[in-house]
Amino acid sequence: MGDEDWEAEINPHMSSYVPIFEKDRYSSGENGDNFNRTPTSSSEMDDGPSRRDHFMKSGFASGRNFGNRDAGESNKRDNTSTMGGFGVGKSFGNRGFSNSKFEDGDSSGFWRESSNDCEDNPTRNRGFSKRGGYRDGNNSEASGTSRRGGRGSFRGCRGGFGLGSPNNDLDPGECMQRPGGLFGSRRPALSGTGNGDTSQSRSGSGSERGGYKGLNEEVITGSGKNSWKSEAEGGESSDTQGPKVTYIPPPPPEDEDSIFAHYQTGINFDKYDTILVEVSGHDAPPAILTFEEANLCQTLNNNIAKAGYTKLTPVQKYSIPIILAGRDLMACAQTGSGKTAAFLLPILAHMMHDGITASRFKELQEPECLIVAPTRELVNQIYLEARKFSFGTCVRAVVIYGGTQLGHSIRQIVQGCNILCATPGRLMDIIGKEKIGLKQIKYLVLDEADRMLDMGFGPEMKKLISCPGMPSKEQRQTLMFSATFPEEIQRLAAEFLKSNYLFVAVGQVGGACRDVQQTVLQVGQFSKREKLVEILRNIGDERTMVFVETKKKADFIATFLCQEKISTTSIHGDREQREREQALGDFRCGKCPVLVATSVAARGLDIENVQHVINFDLPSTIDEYVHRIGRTGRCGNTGRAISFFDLESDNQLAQPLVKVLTDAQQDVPAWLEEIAFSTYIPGFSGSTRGNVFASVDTRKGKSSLNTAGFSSSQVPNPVDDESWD
Ligand SMILES: Nc1ncnc2c1ncn2[C@@H]1O[C@H](COP(=O)(O)OP(=O)(O)OP(=O)(O)O)[C@@H](O)[C@H]1O
Repeated sequence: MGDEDWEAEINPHMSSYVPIFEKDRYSSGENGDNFNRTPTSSSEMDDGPSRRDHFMKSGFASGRNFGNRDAGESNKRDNTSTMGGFGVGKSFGNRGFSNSKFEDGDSSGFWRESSNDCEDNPTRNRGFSKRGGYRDGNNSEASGTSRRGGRGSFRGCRGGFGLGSPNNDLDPGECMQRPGGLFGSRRPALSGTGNGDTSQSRSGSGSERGGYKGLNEEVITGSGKNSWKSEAEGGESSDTQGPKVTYIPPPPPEDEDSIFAHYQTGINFDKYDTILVEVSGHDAPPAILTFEEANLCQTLNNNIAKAGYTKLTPVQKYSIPIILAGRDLMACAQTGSGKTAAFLLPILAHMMHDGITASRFKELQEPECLIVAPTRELVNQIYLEARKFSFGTCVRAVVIYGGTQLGHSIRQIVQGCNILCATPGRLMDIIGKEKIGLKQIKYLVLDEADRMLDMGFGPEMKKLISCPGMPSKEQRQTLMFSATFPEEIQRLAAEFLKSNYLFVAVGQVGGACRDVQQTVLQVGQFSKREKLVEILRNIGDERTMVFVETKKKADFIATFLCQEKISTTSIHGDREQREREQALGDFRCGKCPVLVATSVAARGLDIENVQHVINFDLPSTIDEYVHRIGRTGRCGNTGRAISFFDLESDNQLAQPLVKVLTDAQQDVPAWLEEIAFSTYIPGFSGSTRGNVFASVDTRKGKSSLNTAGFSSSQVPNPVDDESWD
């Protein structure tokens, strides 16, 4: 099938039946691509309506000509559409301006571009846009010129952090101001549009789009996928290069109910108690069994209660006393098992105990605690947790991240800052601007620590710890948390930690959460979309994250799903920060139950009720797989993960995948096992069944049983970069 055929296939010929999607209808048969295709009754077909209704309500119904909305209509910006993940009032297609440019385009551009196409490549600004737009979501309209509607627009429901904030209400006429941007991200730079945010677009510049750059959260320049460049060095929001990023994220809600909003622990929460925990290193303090034993101050206890926490998770039982004892820590625990509170609570307890000085306005702030994480959405989430647990205290948490106005970050900081949650790029920028001094840092936390220390962020983290003023490792407490901890990274981490650090392994390092039911289906590249639609139709309105390999594919698949009338939004590094936050908000609030994402959303995000994760494309490393599927099955809730295994491209993942499935007591398809046995991967030992701690503290000597170690030895490749970018 040629590239063009992909394009033609954007309207797959969906079968007239809806297959039943049930666990027991999978099998691990030869081909693995074995969804039961039993034709359903018409009532089963009507099952889709929840989605369809949703769709209709959202103003996406046929009859509403999205492709040809006039500017006036766009300007009304009604909030009815749930397609808003693709930009508030933005079009999907050629958006009315520069029509000829788009219409003349070759619509197969998307597939022709290489997946590791660098951001600066101007052709990328065109590829997707050239496809033309949707007219009304009617399949028959979606090919050839008929798809080239005018100002087609999937209109966005509001969302993001701080729903309802004035900042969420975009200027009237935003649609007008964003005519060029498919998903709002790749529009040509417009001048004088009046909306400051528009200037975020920097056509042809490596710093455009306010998105993730390369592997990391911030700016990658030139050819080096790991050549991170801080904003201070002329990156994203440098004052010296290009138009400024002007997006100011809406403030999160201030009311107590919102601050303490939480979801319920699941039926398997108590099963956490049965997970084996190993602590290595000398003189580890004993674990605590209850929050009371932590002897926290009353305010903290109140906040813990208001957050709905009644019982400690294993990582909290072990980590809290270790941190309270002042020890450095590397902790590895399964996704969704409460690592954030495991470091925040004891740090706050220390701060309260030491008598923190109330924040006050100062040009140079010197926080006591610095928390660094790889993605903007994740640092924001950590910040919200810090704000929750410090509620009613004089501890002030601040969050700063790229893709937002630098001045806004500075304003947040100068008002006072005890706990700073930051992405590396923005952090280095602010340090460079002398708004943050590091002298008072007592706690340095690397969340998703393996990511923070790998080739992408490692150099920056090294820079950070050698910044003037940063206390030496002997003088500060350094804490590292992740669900995966490859051995190589553990060794690198030693440079950041005191030699007597403690290592906590809850269950298997790098193991998948057992509350996630994992299914691997053999699906070839050209059948994936059909299979995806089939699955999503059966899932109905349950929240689902679909992971794909590249940013462009995220756009493509999201567009395709919208066209299939499946309410979808997307998040990836080419989207502007405003759009990313809106997409996440739309997904969180259920307005768009499907979120198509690159690996940028694989780690840390804690979204209520994500019931399914679909790996449309498998990642290149098993650690990445573990993080991705960990977006579901959190905090004792159950979830399901379905992965499309393509024999053409995924064989190298077969061995570690079999191990992860086996360790998590999942069914392993026979065909997958066969591939695993027939695929030789140097350095990988698959004979790990039954081993409880597949990876251990590297100070104990090299373990050959390390799934995480397997993956980590593979340096991220350019395709990974694309995903993170
Ligand atoms: N002791 C607890 N009781 C109830 N809920 C908890 C407890 N600890 C954490 N949670 C909740 O569990 C969810 C997952 O926590 P968190 O995001 O910290 O997981 P994590 O281990 O960091 O996951 P990941 O590896 O994906 O980053 C959050 O909603 C959090 O509020």
